[in-house]
Amino acid sequence: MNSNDKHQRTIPSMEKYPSSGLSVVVVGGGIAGLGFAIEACRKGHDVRVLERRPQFVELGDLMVLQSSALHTPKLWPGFLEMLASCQYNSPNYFKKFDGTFIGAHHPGSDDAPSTYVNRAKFHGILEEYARQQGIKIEYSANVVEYFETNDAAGVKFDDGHFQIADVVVAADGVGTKSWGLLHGSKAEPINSGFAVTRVTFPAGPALENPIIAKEFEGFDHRVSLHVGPDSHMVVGKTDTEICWLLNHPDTDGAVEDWSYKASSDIALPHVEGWHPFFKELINATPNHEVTNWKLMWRNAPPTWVSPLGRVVQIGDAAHTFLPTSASGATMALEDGYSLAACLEKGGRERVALATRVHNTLRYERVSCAQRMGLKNRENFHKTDWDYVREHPEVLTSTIGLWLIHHNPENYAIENFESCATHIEDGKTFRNTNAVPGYTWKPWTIEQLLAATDNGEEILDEGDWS
Ligand SMILES: Cc1cc2nc3c(=O)[nH]c(=O)nc-3n(C[C@H](O)[C@H](O)[C@H](O)COP(=O)(O)OP(=O)(O)OC[C@H]3O[C@@H](n4cnc5c(N)ncnc54)[C@H](O)[C@@H]3O)c2cc1C
Repeated sequence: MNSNDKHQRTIPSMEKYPSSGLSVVVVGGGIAGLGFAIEACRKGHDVRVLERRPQFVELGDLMVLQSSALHTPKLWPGFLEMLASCQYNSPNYFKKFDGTFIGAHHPGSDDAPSTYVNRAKFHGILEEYARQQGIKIEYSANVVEYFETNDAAGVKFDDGHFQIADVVVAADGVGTKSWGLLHGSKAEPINSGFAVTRVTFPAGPALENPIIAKEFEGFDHRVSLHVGPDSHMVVGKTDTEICWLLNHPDTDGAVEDWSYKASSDIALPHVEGWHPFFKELINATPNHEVTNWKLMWRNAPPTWVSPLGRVVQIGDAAHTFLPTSASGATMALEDGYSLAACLEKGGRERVALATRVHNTLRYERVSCAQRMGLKNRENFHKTDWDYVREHPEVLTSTIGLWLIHHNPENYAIENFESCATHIEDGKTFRNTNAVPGYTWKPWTIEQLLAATDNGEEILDEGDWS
């Protein structure tokens, strides 16, 4: 998508629910904030977005949107056509680091196949779609504090002024300023010990290299995952761009900042002994410049809602993921659809109840997706190749059907009243949107990391496949 396309494109208006009378301020115009804002607008809420950046910028590389995040956008006219412009149209090809082919997998459900997208362009599409629906997005709006009363919530900006609404949605990512109000203080992030080195660049010049050209021979679009000892690399190619993301032990002082740049040379030692393609690909990186993102883990507190129920966290502000969950953007979007639906069901009279219902409906599912990410990382980095030869699905089918076959908007609508009764009257309510047969129990990242450090396999009851 280029800026000319944006000017030429006419986007139909969404058919909206009657006005709910609820004013909603969203802090953060990332994937969670914009996804929620569009759906909240459709659900009849009066929504505006506050974004810290001075203007919209397209940043980021390849990421996956699972099926569960793609049902509600079918109700946004014209959106899926726009989405097509940023998709990598490919199954996921799995290979061993030496180039041996393991298998191919078409992710997702038939009615809404999962898809790989360019994050920068997808973000641009959300922003354009939101603006075209009349949603106000205010830039240079740096929120420093959240507050609430029984009847309203608000935010304070760095220049000292305030903004008030019926509900405030904290979608301000890993550095959210809502922790003070929700939890008193912010939990220290835990170092996962890994980093992701990532970059996207034009395909043309790189394809002049015969080793790179050979690897992509016959493919207009391709997404592939290459598994090696302690590291794995995702490579994406479209007609116009190539993207690589190397997940590796952090030996080079990565920083948890999407604008932190490093030399692509730091990736080379991690692909020593791999097929020659990887070295050529890394060396083809323009200016040898990459993002080196430190992978931090945060225990997600079960409570994403402020004491009086008027401020609610979504997306990375509430929970973060390892990339091997392949669920960060998916869960952020799911949160948005669920919250918009709960606020619509609750209406002006039951705002605090609605945010708590949303939290209750979502927490166990999100927690399972986080846990799955660590299991996958262990699978990728400590691979038993003899076993994989007989059972390639241990690498190719790592995202559970429980995660894929879910419609978070419908789930919220269908379960709102019984969950509300559970919260108000203590009547039994059990979620059915997480791992079948697994009874959720509290766990911490420290416990899981200690277990894996001791060489223990993380074995859970239930069907995680
Ligand atoms: C620049 C960038 C690049 C990324 N690239 C990738 C990628 O390549 N692959 C991938 O898998 N994931 C990437 N991510 C992360 C991914 O988008 C998220 O993990 C996931 O989509 C959840 O989205 P989110 O909206 O919760 O968080 P984010 O996408 O991080 O969005 C949070 C938003 O809140 C804004 N914000 C933060 N603090 C404030 C404040 N105080 N006041 C107002 N606004 C604030 C931020 O500027 C940002 O726009 C990237 C995130 C960012 C910000």
